[in-house]
Amino acid sequence: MGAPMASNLMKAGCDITVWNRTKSKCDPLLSLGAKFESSPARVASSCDVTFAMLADPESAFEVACGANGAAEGMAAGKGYVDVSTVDDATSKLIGKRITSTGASFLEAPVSGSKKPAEDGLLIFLTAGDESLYKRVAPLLDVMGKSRFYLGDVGNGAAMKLVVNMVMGSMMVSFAEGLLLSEKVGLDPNTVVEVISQGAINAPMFSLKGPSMVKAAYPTAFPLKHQQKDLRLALALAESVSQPIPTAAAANELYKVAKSLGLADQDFSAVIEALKAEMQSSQH
Ligand SMILES: NC(=O)C1=CN([C@@H]2O[C@H](COP(=O)(O)OP(=O)(O)OC[C@H]3O[C@@H](n4cnc5c(N)ncnc54)[C@H](OP(=O)(O)O)[C@@H]3O)[C@@H](O)[C@H]2O)C=CC1
Ligand SMILES: O=CCCC(=O)O
Repeated sequence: MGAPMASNLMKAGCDITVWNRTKSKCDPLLSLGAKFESSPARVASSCDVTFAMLADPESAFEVACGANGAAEGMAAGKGYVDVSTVDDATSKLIGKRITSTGASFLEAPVSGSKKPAEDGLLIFLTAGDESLYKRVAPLLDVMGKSRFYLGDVGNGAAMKLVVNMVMGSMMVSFAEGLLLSEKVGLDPNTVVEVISQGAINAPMFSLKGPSMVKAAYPTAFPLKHQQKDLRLALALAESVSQPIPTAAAANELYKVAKSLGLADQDFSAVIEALKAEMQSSQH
């Protein structure tokens, strides 16, 4: 996600400096003219605004607050925008460390996957420093089609987890429908078409349904990240004593899919976990 977002900023004329743990993944950006720095701290000290796009709470914290992390290069007047999907507690910890340097902090997780990232059509769910939000709004508009400012740090993270909780459960329900249709002798491709014309139409079904029917799962949103988001949504729900039984059941299936070696496939591969459960219930 970080690479296409940075690429769009470059195409819009921004002067970009990048860092990634695996340096070779920066090569396409370097060939477009981006500069490379050897640590998040050095990126932060050489840039006015630093965007971070990391896998999970642990890596987002490490890159912001660990040794040679971005916080070490932060100072008054600079801004740090974390666009990773993390929980509200981690976001608050990162925000506290960044603002202790005098810099400003904005959390801004995104809705929208690989293709919207490439096309500059992401949806930003921001919270934190409002003046930094206004300052980076033109950059968000290069990378996205809309942006929400949701108030205090934690609200952007929570909004993102709610949206992905719904998405993860929807995908499981869709997978169940495809398999059930096949079992009763229907063509699952027709199910995809019927759904696409009715009230439960969602781009996700039309986009992923045809390849799911062929048992192909080209990665847009890695399954391991969908399971991470369900895990974080469950913790969020527990923190306010809110039951989310459907999401809890969906989470179990993503965990099974991970154990089947599907962590890096698209999250639509969760259908394979259902197939595995079907097989084991037949024995
Ligand atoms: N893919 C999607 O459709 C969407 C993803 N998201 C969220 O965006 C974030 C990134 O997703 P995506 O780009 O798909 O994920 P990837 O798994 O492709 O990329 C994860 C990034 O995090 C880095 N990373 C992981 N662990 C560490 C670590 N310990 N220290 C330093 N860097 C680390 C990776 O570095 P390295 O290259 O070295 O492995 C890589 O740059 C996630 O939070 C995800 O939930 C949000 C919306 C859509
Ligand atoms: O976090 C990933 C979201 C994927 C999407 O919104 O399509």
